[in-house]
Order: sequence, then C-alpha cells, then structure tokens
Amino acid sequence: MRRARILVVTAVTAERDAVTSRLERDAAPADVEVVAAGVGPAAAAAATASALTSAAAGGRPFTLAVSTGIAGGFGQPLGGVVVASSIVAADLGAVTPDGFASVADLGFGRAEHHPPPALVRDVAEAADAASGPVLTVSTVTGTQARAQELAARHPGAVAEAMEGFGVAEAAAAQGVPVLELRTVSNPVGPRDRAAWRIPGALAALGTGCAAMLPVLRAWKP
Ligand SMILES: O=C(O)c1cccc(C(=O)CC[C@H]2O[C@@H](n3cnc4c(=O)[nH]cnc43)[C@H](O)[C@@H]2O)c1
Repeated sequence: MRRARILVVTAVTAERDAVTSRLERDAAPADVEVVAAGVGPAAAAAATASALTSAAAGGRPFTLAVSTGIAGGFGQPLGGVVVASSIVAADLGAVTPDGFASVADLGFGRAEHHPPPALVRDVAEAADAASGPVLTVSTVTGTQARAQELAARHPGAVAEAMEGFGVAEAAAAQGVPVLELRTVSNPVGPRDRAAWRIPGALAALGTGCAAMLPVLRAWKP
C-alpha cells in the first residue's frame, strides 16, 4: 500500500501560513506539502500540475490534492468551514439566449469534479463543516442578482472561491483524487469589503486543516 502524500494548494501566502502554522504544531509532517499557487483557477492549475509532476518524477507521488483557502459563503456563518461535495466551474461556458450553458452543456468539456464521497463525509464530520457544491469563479460575485443566479443554478451550493476547479483539473489529469475545504470570510452577495472577516477565516482555516489531516492520513483510496 502506497503511503499517503498530500498536496495542499492555497491561493495566497497568508492562507498557506495559516495552514502550516497549525500543521507545524502537529510536528511538521513530511507527508504534507503546502503551496501558495496564486489567485484564480489558471494559477491554481499550473502550480498543482507542476507540484504533482515533480513529486511523481522524484518517485514520491502525491496521493491526494487539496484546494483550500477562504471563500464567500452561501448562507454560511462567517468563520464557518465547508467541504465540497462537488467542485463546479460556475462561469466556464457561454451565455445563450436561454441563459448560461456550461462547457458540459456545450459538449466540449467537464464542468464538475467529484471528490470521494466517503472522504468528504469524514472530513466534514471531523472539521464540523457543512458540505455541498463549492463553485469556482473567475470573477468574485458582487451583486445580489448574481448571487441569486448562482444559487438557483447550483442548488445546495455552500461557497464560491476561485481555485478549486483548477486544482481539480490538474489532479484529474494525473489520476489524483481531489478535495476542497474552505472557510468563510464573507457572504456571497453585494460587494461590501467592510463585512469581510479575513482574520477569523484564516484562523478557522488553520483549525479546519488540522482537523482534516488525521482523516486524510487514515484514508485508503
Ligand atoms: O474586491 C472584492 O469585492 C472582493 C470580494 C471578495 C473576495 C475578493 C478577493 O479578491 C479574494 C479572492 C481570494 O479569496 C477567495 N475568496 C474569498 N471570498 C471570495 C468570494 O466571495 N468569491 C470568490 N472568491 C473568494 C478566492 O478563492 C481568492 O483566492 C475580492
């Protein structure tokens, strides 16, 4: 049985540091690598592909890729934790006279990835997290109308962020399973920077990732 090796992908260094500061308290595990990839799905995919490829080439392949960081929540408490039951490219497609059509609707790609359901369930339980679709967008939602449109198109969506689908695409290309865990820094809706709670979300990110890790280590794909 191959030993678990976990790649954790954040967007920015503040997220990476929030994760590593808690992991280091748990004895700096050599089986976990945390990278700050940059903001957005393209940066996330590029960094994930690069990390997975060099680990595999060095004979120490990763067995799981985790997208993590802060997010906007759909009806979630600020500082709350969410785990993606599906990772959805919510604005990858075309606007048609009948509304938005995803790349899957258009017949030229995949618009969703599905993390292993038992892993989602166990991580959500360990991290006291809500679980549901997490949307990946390239443009942060800034109006109530857009928030309602996304919520209607993706029933049960718990959060939106900007990297999960990029991590998932890169992982899928190498046959590596994926997971996404987020903590809520702001509600998805009208733009209001005064309402962001980034320090609380970063603290929750450290706690959530520390709770997740034993489950990931014990997981048998
Ligand atoms: O300027 C704004 O109005 C604005 C609102 C929310 C987030 C941003 C960012 O630039 C942060 C992007 C960064 O953080 C994640 N994130 C956090 N909240 C959200 C959100 O509501 N929608 C999408 N992404 C969010 C995201 O994954 C990026 O890494 C700016």
